[in-house]
Amino acid sequence: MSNLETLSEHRSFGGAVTFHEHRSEACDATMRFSVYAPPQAAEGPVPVLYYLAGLTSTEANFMEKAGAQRLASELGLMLVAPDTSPRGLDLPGEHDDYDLGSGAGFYIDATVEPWSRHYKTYSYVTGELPGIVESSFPARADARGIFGHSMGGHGALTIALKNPERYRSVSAFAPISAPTRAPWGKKIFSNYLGPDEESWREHDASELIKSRGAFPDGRTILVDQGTGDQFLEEQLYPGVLEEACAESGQPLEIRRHEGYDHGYYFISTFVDDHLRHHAAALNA
Ligand SMILES: N[C@@H](CCC(=O)N[C@@H](CSC=O)C(=O)NCC(=O)O)C(=O)O
Repeated sequence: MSNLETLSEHRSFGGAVTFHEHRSEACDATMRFSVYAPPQAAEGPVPVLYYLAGLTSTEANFMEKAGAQRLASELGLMLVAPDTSPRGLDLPGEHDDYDLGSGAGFYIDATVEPWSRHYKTYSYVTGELPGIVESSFPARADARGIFGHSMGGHGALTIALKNPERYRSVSAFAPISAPTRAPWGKKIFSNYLGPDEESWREHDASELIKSRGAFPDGRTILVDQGTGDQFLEEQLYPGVLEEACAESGQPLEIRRHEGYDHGYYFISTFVDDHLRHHAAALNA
């Protein structure tokens, strides 16, 4: 990819973490992402696990805080973490709130001005980014998994549900499981998609599971949730996801962990289980 710039490179567990920037066609703006290439990638293409981060994050949070590289190196998994919104813009109100605009792309394609020209992060994550990764790194196109945290958990679930053939495995940490009911989701959807709440349902994992049914291949969704999560009651709705899965026959392994909060101390505690969950599907 001619406009892909490598900003930095760091040896890690026999492989390397690299940070990249490029002009995104989908977003008509600068986008950044990070990659962990395990040592096995030196020998040939490896499975790729995409991680979608939460509100206020960048392409760096997961690579710096989750501690996933040690096991990814053993399992031969490439990790790719995109930024959470386009950068280098100055749209009206874009930098005013932590939960709208920069750092809050929400992994959807905005349809309403001023967001609709640049906030196309669904198209970016599902189309442009895998295209770049698979043409610029030793990444298998037939072995993609996706996981994420909070806003990124919502992104991973909805993207996998809409593209079961493109992503063979899915999991989430403390996902926003029913964003049409959550203040974060309502704020984003009303700004990016407009007031027609019917159009929001396509971007709600629990609604998608009810309307589309279970994954055709019988795969299990893995979800970890801390009971000490400060956003649990108001924003996350894991019980709604559980009900939707039960109603649709969708296998769900939801694990509630006493006292864990919403942050990366929680994620780093359980990240190995997620990597193993994905490796089992991607290497099958
Ligand atoms: N403004 C608050 C909330 C920000 C916050 O907690 N962000 C989470 C994701 S929340 C849902 O998507 C996060 O992952 N932050 C980055 C991190 O490294 O922890 C605040 O700033 O406290």
